[in-house]
Amino acid sequence: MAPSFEDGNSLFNFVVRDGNGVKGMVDLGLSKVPEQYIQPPHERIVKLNAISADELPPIDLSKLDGPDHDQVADAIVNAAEVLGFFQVVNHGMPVELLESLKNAAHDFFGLAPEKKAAYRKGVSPSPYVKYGTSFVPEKEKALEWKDYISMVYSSDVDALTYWPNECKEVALEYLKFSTDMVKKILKVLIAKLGVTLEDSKIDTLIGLRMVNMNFYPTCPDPELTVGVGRHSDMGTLTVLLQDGIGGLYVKVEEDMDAGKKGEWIEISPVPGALVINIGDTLQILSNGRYKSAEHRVRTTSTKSRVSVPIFTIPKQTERIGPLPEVVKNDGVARYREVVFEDYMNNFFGNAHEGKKSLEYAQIISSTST
Ligand SMILES: O=C(O)CCC(=O)C(=O)O
Ligand SMILES: [Fe+2]
Repeated sequence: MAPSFEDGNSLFNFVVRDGNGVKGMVDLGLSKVPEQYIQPPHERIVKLNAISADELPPIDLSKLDGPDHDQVADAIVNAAEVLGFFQVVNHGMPVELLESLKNAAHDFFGLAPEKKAAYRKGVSPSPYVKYGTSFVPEKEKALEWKDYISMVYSSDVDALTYWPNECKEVALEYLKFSTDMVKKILKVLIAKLGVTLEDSKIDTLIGLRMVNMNFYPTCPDPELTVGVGRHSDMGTLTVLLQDGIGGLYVKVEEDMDAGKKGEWIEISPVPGALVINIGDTLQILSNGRYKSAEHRVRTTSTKSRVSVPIFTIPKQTERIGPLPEVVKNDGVARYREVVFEDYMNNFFGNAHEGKKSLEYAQIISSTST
């Protein structure tokens, strides 16, 4: 029997605790957005600022291996400094794999609710696989219109044993291709800081890798909700595959001298491209030179959207702080050193709130009051 959702608790239990997700709720035939999902006006994504594609051309990653290496490296660095987001093409990932990933995401979320709920936190057969909804539902004033499955990589055997059958093979292949690409991009970014890091150090910065699949069901009124609220990613680099629906927005920081200061611009889907964004860890390592971009996702009323991010993050035991050479150059450390596990616990312990997560490591200068 379909629950009536007469009180807030019954909806929360149905969607969050019982693991039916937003999709389960939408499948009941919703005509209006439940109160628990209505965002306060300042969080709603009302105005769509379309930015033309030629202002943000995708970067041809294959050219890193040729005579245009320096130009491409500069384009990557510039994007990391200004927006913290860019798209790449000719990244080495077969287009068929990208298509299979999107299909696999639809296959997984198309499963019966009880099959997905088997991966909820606490009942999942593996601590590395977690199905859920919103971000931290217990702490949020308004829930996010999103369900997800998160798969942490520990070994090939674990992945093929515990990750859901609907997506495990393609997700693992995606992770492998991405790891090489991420290392390549990271080396370019680190080199431009005037720092040389051993390969083993680069490896520790992406020591934990996680493939997520996000599912954003259709929403009866996208202007009232968010798919994902304003946030930055906590890790080093994120690789994101989005489908053709669109709705991913990034904020141009207020201190940029670009004309679009403080505005939200869309990272429009480009067929065959992958989106790369800088996470908090890289902002900290670079002492603020590279921008961990604030971003958010709009919902749509026409078709459900999927996206497949890979988060590359440091091992939990790793100590993260601005690289000493960069601090020396800058004459000031803008962040303190943190144990990554502590940073991560703070990140997952709070609802999304823009770039607030970075404050955990920020050194507030006494002269800047
Ligand atoms: O769905 C998207 O395009 C972005 C998702 C996202 O920002 C995240 O999962 O951290
Ligand atoms: Fe994100």
